[in-house]
Parts: sequence; structure tokens; C-alpha cells
Amino acid sequence: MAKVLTGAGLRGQSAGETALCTVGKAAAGLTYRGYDIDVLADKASFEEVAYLLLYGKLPNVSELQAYQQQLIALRPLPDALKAVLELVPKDAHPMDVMRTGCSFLGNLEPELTLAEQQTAADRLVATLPAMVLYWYRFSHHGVRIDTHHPDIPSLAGHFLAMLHDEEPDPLHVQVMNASLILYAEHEFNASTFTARVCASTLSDMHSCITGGIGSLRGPLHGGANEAAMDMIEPWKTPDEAEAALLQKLTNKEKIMGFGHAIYSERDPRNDIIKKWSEKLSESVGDPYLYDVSERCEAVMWREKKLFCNADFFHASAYRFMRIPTKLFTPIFVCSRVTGWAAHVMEQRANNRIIRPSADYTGPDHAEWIKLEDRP
Ligand SMILES: CC(=O)SCCNC(=O)CCNC(=O)[C@H](O)C(C)(C)COP(=O)(O)OP(=O)(O)OC[C@H]1O[C@@H](n2cnc3c(N)ncnc32)[C@H](O)[C@@H]1OP(=O)(O)O
Ligand SMILES: O=C([O-])CC(=O)C(=O)O
Repeated sequence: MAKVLTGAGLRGQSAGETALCTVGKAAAGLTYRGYDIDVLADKASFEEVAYLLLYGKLPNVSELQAYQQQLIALRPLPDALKAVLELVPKDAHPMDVMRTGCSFLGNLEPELTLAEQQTAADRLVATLPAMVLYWYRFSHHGVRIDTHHPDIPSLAGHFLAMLHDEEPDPLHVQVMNASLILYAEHEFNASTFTARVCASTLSDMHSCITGGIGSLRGPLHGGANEAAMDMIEPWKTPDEAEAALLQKLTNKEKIMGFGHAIYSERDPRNDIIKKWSEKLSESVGDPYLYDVSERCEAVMWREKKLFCNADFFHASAYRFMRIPTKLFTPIFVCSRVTGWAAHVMEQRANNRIIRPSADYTGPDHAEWIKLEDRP
């Protein structure tokens, strides 16, 4: 039988089944449980999408109200977790803070039985924003914030209120809501696959999500929104951006926020977040950042036929909402935890340990050499 070549990065290989999401149908589509991303980002709240992913259907009015109340009730952090967060230094990366916070919560509130998986997932959805912002405000501003805010129903508004210590601007809440929906789920991407591999060993929810956070952190995955901001921030005009970008391409550098492993024509999330970024840029009177971003998009398409992925215009959108760059990827976590947890549950429901094989490339046989005789 002919040998099947897997190629690097398992590209194009099916690694299992899912009923949660389709990515890249007709080269560019994205659906969550059959619902088109354009419709969800336009009409749904993030809480509705979280419920859709975690409970398998869109909630009705009373289910949504009950779910929102449940998430609000789950927001306060245990004192022991706050004490740990206060120990993490100011210059730590917030993704590392979230990794630690998630793992530590697993010590305080372990998921001991399968019956507890839904509660463990909801608790993480409710507390991950609180964890990162409790640490951020304590380490950067010396304040111990109240993370409960029962008066603010949405996770989008809650995040912004904890960050800025003010009533969130309704436009910003709308954009954050859309952003959280766009980032919620994406089939077998690297971080979700990490979570599923962990789940396949019958490990606990906190270990699966902690692993997901670690995989999302890298700049080839979720870390690209932060890396894209770091790249474009110094460019003050579109012409400056174009010259610098061309130089990077000549140097064969990877341009963060562009390209995708599955989409071949466009990332549908980009169209949505780009529109919001433009609207925000008008609302804040941005002198150049949106134009710089648009020029990058045009140059990358012209030179390399590479399109913006979900991360690129998230950078400017978040900047217009005064979100510090290092908190960009943590927002991705606050959203993607829904997708990760839904995948963990799906994996557990029909589990077989995930254990692919490797093509061996080492020596056929190695002769043992005594320690003292080795060169
Ligand atoms: C939410 C998310 O996680 S979306 C992804 C976020 N990540 C980034 O934005 C990081 C930048 N992008 C990349 O590194 C890649 O496009 C990835 C990781 C997203 C996908 O990687 P792959 O599937 O291996 O890319 P692909 O096979 O399509 O690459 C084809 C060619 O385009 C090049 N290419 C792909 N993306 C880029 C890029 N952003 N900048 C420059 N060149 C690129 C590759 O180097 C490769 O060139 P080669 O054939 O000369 O080696
Ligand atoms: O699907 C991927 O490989 C990366 C991605 O866009 C995501 O996880 O949102």
C-alpha cells in the first residue's frame, strides 16, 4: 500500500469529528452549530453564543436570563486566588497570569465528576476576565477591584468596566460583544486541539483549559493580535507602513495578523471586525492607525495574496477602546474558553485517547558506548 504523506503540521488531515463548528467551507465560511458567523455577530449577545456552544442550542428568553444571572453570580473570585494573583509581578505577561489563575482555580474548585463539567466551564467563563483584570489593576494601579458588578449584565461591559473603572461606552460594549463572538470557536485550531488531546486522557477541565491558554499564547495563533499591534504601532503614515512592510517581506519575515491554515480566500471574521475598527476610528478621531492598517492589508494582498485573519483589525479596534496591547490575547481567552470547554465535553462524550503516530527519522541502530569512552 502506498505510504500516506501527512506533511508538516497535519495540514489537511481530519483528526476527528465535531458538531460545533465549520471553518473554511467554500474557502471562506464560518458557522457555530450551523449558525453563520455574520448572523451571530450581528444579532446575538456573547452570552447567547456561549450558551449555544456549551448547552447545544440557542437559549430562549428565560434560559438566557437565567444564564446571564448565573454568570454574574459566578464572577467573584475566591480570596485565595486573589492572594495568588497579588503575588504575580507587574511585568508578567497577562497570558501567564491567566494560565496560573485557571490552574489555581482547579485546586480550589476541582472538577471531580463529569456532572460538574458544565459548572466548571461556566465558572471559568465568568472568572477568567475577573482574574486577569484583578491582577492587572492591582499590579498596575495598586487597587483591589470588586469583580462582581451585578449591575453590568454582559461580559463585554464587565470587562471594560473592570479595566477602565468607568461606565463603559455603549459602542465599545457593542464592539467587545462582537469581538467575543468572533473569537469564541474555531474547530480544531491549535489551542482547541490541545484542550481536546488533554481531555482525551480523561483529565480535568482546568487542565484542558490551562493547556489551551498555553497554546493560544504563541504569536502564530492568538498572540498574533498583540504582535500585529506591536508591528503597526510605530508606523505613523500609510506610506511609512508600506515601506516598512515591503522591507519585512524582503527580509522574509512573517507578518503577524495575515494568512491562515484553513481559509484560502478570506477570513470572514476580518470583514466584521474591520468594519467595527473603522467605526471606532471615526468615533475617536483617529489620525492614522486605521489608514495604516488598511494600507497593510492592501500591500499584503498585492504582494503576497495574503489576507488579514481575525487578529489584524482586532489590534486597532482594541487600541481605539484604550485596551493595553498585552491584554489583547487575554480577551481572546475570555471568549475561546467557551469553544475549548464545549470541545472538551464533546471529546468526553465519545472518547478515545488521541494518539497519532510519527514517522521515525532517527538512526536505525545505535551502539551503546560506555560513559567514560564517549567523545
Ligand atoms: C486566530 C488565529 O490564530 S489566526 C492565525 C494568527 N497567526 C498569525 O497571524 C501569524 C502569521 N501567519 C502565519 O504564520 C501563518 O499564515 C499561519 C500560522 C496562520 C498559517 O500557517 P501555514 O498554514 O503554515 O501557512 P501557509 O502554508 O498558508 O503558508 C504558505 C506560504 O505563505 C507564507 N506565509 C503565510 N503567512 C504569512 C505571513 N503572515 N507573512 C509572511 N508570509 C506568510 C508562508 O511562509 C509560506 O511560504 P513558503 O511557501 O515560501 O514557505
Ligand atoms: O483556526 C486556526 O487555525 C486559528 C484561528 O483562526 C482560530 O483559532 O481562531
